[in-house]
Amino acid sequence: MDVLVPLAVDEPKTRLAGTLAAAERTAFARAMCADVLDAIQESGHDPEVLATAAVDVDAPVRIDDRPLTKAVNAALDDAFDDGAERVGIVMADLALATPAALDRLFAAEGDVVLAPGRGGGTNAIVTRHPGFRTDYHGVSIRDHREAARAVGADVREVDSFRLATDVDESDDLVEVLLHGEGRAREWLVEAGFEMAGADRRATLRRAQE
Ligand SMILES: Nc1nc2c(ncn2[C@@H]2O[C@H](COP(=O)(O)OP(=O)(O)OP(=O)(O)O)[C@@H](O)[C@H]2O)c(=O)[nH]1
Ligand SMILES: C[C@H](OP(=O)(O)O)C(=O)O
Repeated sequence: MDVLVPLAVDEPKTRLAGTLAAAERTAFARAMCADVLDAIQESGHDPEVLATAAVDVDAPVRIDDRPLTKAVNAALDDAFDDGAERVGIVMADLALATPAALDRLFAAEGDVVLAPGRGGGTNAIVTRHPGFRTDYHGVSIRDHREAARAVGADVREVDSFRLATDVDESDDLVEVLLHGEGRAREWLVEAGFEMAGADRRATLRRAQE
């Protein structure tokens, strides 16, 4: 199955601006994307990065500088026009994604399979329904459930900590330090991040230069 991996190339991860400088956010976003691409490939599927601009990644790249929903829906139109039976969409900021977690998503039955993100987002989708289109941002999981039902699709959801954890805010970096297994975790460690205050809820600190 072809799996679209949307990637904002310029100015990614702006909600991490209090913790990471602009160049660091770009490097960290690329490390997360590389982990996601590896996990998709290891699960036996074919990632295609849906990027806002040219970017050097280990997968084919489709460039579309329109906003996220428009770009994803245009790629879905093309895929189903070309005869695809199903298409995946997996966000590039799922730093905890593993082949096993993705296998559960890819193996699930249903016309539209949704992997909710914490806080109301939609972190991954598999659609076998040629009429289903995405509507990202805001409480998109609710919008995607409704959009799927509106086209008569049988909707399923995957309950997965690893797929629900997209990395948006600095608290999410703690999850990457604790549970990450790839380049994103390595990048954070090399940048000096470590666990702090582990006697209560885990928090983060950065070693002084
Ligand atoms: N192709 C494409 N991908 C996008 C776009 N905006 C975000 N993405 C990707 O979609 C996924 C979810 O993105 P968000 O967390 O909403 O946005 P972000 O740019 O990563 O981070 P913020 O700037 O903090 O909102 C990530 O994989 C982004 O790289 C866009 O306009 N086009
Ligand atoms: C793209 C968006 O991601 P978030 O802004 O919730 O991380 C969503 O899942 O609808």
